[in-house]
This record gives sequence, C-alpha cells and structure tokens, in this order.
Amino acid sequence: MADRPADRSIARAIDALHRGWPIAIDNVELLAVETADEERLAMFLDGAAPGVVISAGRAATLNLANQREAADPEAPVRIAAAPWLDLATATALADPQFDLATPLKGPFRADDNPDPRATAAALRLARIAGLLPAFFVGGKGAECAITAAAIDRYDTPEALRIASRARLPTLADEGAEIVAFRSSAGPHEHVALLLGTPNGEPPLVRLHSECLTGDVLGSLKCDCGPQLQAALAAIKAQGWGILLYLRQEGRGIGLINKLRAYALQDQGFDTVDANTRLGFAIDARDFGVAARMLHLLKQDRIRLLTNNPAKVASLEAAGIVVVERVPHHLPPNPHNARYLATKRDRTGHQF
Ligand SMILES: Nc1nc2c(ncn2[C@@H]2O[C@H](COP(=O)(O)OP(=O)(O)OP(=O)(O)O)[C@@H](O)[C@H]2O)c(=O)[nH]1
Ligand SMILES: [Zn+2]
Repeated sequence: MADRPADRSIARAIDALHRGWPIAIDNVELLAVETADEERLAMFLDGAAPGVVISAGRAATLNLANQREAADPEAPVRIAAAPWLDLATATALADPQFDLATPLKGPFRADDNPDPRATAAALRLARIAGLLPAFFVGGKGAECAITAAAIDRYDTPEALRIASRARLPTLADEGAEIVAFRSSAGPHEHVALLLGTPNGEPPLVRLHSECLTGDVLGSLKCDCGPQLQAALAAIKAQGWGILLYLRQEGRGIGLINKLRAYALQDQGFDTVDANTRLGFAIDARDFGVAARMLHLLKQDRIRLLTNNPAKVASLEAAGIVVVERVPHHLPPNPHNARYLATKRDRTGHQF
C-alpha cells in the first residue's frame, strides 16, 4: 500500500469509522465504540470476548490508569476482554457525559497493551474523524487496512497549496483579498484574508481557529466571535496584515466533541478537564499549517495577535519569525468569564 500524502487509505478509514465498520491499523483490528451497533459488534467479535482501548486521560478519569505499569503514561490503556463488556458498558467507558449519572460497574482490569503504537494511532484517527477516542479490539473483519505511519502523514502541512485568490470587500476593508488553500493530504480548506496595503513592515497576523458556535451563532461561551471581529479591525488599523482562518474547530477535536465538552462544562468541569475526561489532549491543534500558509504568502516575519504563547512557539518552530506578540484580550461576559480564567490559570494564556 502506498503511503504518499495523497494516499486515500486514511480517508477511506475515516469513512469506515463514521459508518461503523471495523478497520485495521498495522494489522490490529479495531471497531469504534461510538459508531458500533449490536449487529456490527457481533460480526466483529464472532464469539470472542471484547477488549476496549481508551486514552490514558480517559483511563485516569475512570481511575483505571493506576492498574498498569506503563513506561509511557500517555500510552493508550487496554481494558481486558470480558464477556460482559458489551456495547452499553463500552459506551459508558467511552462517553463521559454519563459519568455522573451512571457510575461505572466493573470490575475493569487494565491489561498489558500489546499494540501501543497502533492503538495510539487509532486514538489520533478518532480525533481526526471527530469521534470519541475508544475502540473495541480483539475482533476481525476489517473493512480497510491502514498503517500508523500513514496516519502520521495525514494532513501534513507540506501538501498545502494556494488554490484560489480573489478580491473580497469586507466590513473591515473594502479592498481585502481572500486566498483559499487546498491540500492533497487532507480535507480542510483553510483561508487567509489579506487586509490593507503592504508597507514594508512585518504584517500583523491573527491565527483564528474555527468556532462555529462563536463565529457564526453568536455564542457567549467563548471569546471567539468578538476576537475575530476585533482582529479584523486591529489589522486594518495597523495598515496591513493577515487573518488566517484555520479549520481547527474545538481546538482540533471537531464540533461534536466540542459540544460534548460543553455538556461536561454544564456539569461543572472546566474546558481543560472536559477535554481530558473525553480522552483528548487539552489542545489538539498543530499550527504548522499556519506557518505553511504564511510561507506560501511569502511572509516569514510577522507580528502575532494572540495571548497564547504556544502559538508563538509553534510558529517559530516552523520557521516563522515572530518579531512581536501583540495581546488580544477582550472584556469577559458572565458566560465566558470562567473559560477565560481557565485559559489564564491552566493553559498559559497571558492576560
Ligand atoms: N475543545 C474545546 N474547544 C473550545 C472550547 N471553547 C472554545 N474552543 C475552541 O477554541 C478555539 C479558539 O481558540 P483561539 O481563540 O484560536 O486560541 P487561543 O488558544 O484561545 O489563543 P488566543 O490567540 O489567545 O485567542 C476554537 O477552535 C474554538 O472552537 C472548549 O470549551 N472546548
Ligand atoms: Zn469559540
């Protein structure tokens, strides 16, 4: 099987996961818990007892992480096969929204995980597919076979190209230009909006991660909508600059998983703990894509509008010189005050 960026195997595997079909990664057969149904699970197991793989963060939430001597504390955890580990039980293992309402039964035992690389790749693929990171293992009948290496190469920034550019009069700047990007390695159509007129100075740049709820629906739970509008105005006021609109909804876990995180926030968990309880990294974004877009726009020296030092570090690691970090803080409202405080206290944002 070819592992080139344009390889279709990962796209096929994502489609299989969405439709509830088993896949194989490096010959380890897996069925996503979220999209499995009784019939597909029975076919997959064919009489065998199921095991379930979950993330280290999810296992810690369920108090299952301490049962194993893992060399790597981030390694996926495999819950030992048991005949009573059925779809409903696995769903409770996978989905934290039921944690408070239905305390887990068990006893669960964390087995030695014989396939740490393949199962870690499976959890990454679940995030890419926007699914809960949890899989049945120990069955057969995979619909498609892929490699962990191919998952690592999925959506690599190097494959991004400029696909189209056009004049786009906007409220912030009637002379703005929009540039759209496309990649043979992934599905996302990232966009740059160029405002004002280049004047020889490094452009003021904003990396904006997609937030459907904040950008479009006027959500007050986050600061994304006001930050987006304020960034456009600030860039224009500076004379010139670029807004990168990155298709990284929910800090990279996708819209549906972000809404699951919101449901957990309704139960009292903050934005950091909600991601961990779901089994994801606190921030799953990779800003290498933004660096690639700036390279393609021939802007390797910038001023960056952000409160997040991780964005600066990530761009610099990818060869962009950030000559200045420009703070981008907006007044809180009663619905996002805790979210903003969590960013300040737990994720290193500088306000
Ligand atoms: N997983 C998750 N994502 C969220 C939540 N609230 C907002 N987001 C996402 O967070 C991203 C917005 O982050 P940004 O404003 O780009 O970046 P930042 O890391 O806060 O840094 P700044 O540049 O300082 O604003 C968007 O993709 C939102 O969808 C949440 O509670 N959970
Ligand atoms: Zn938002």
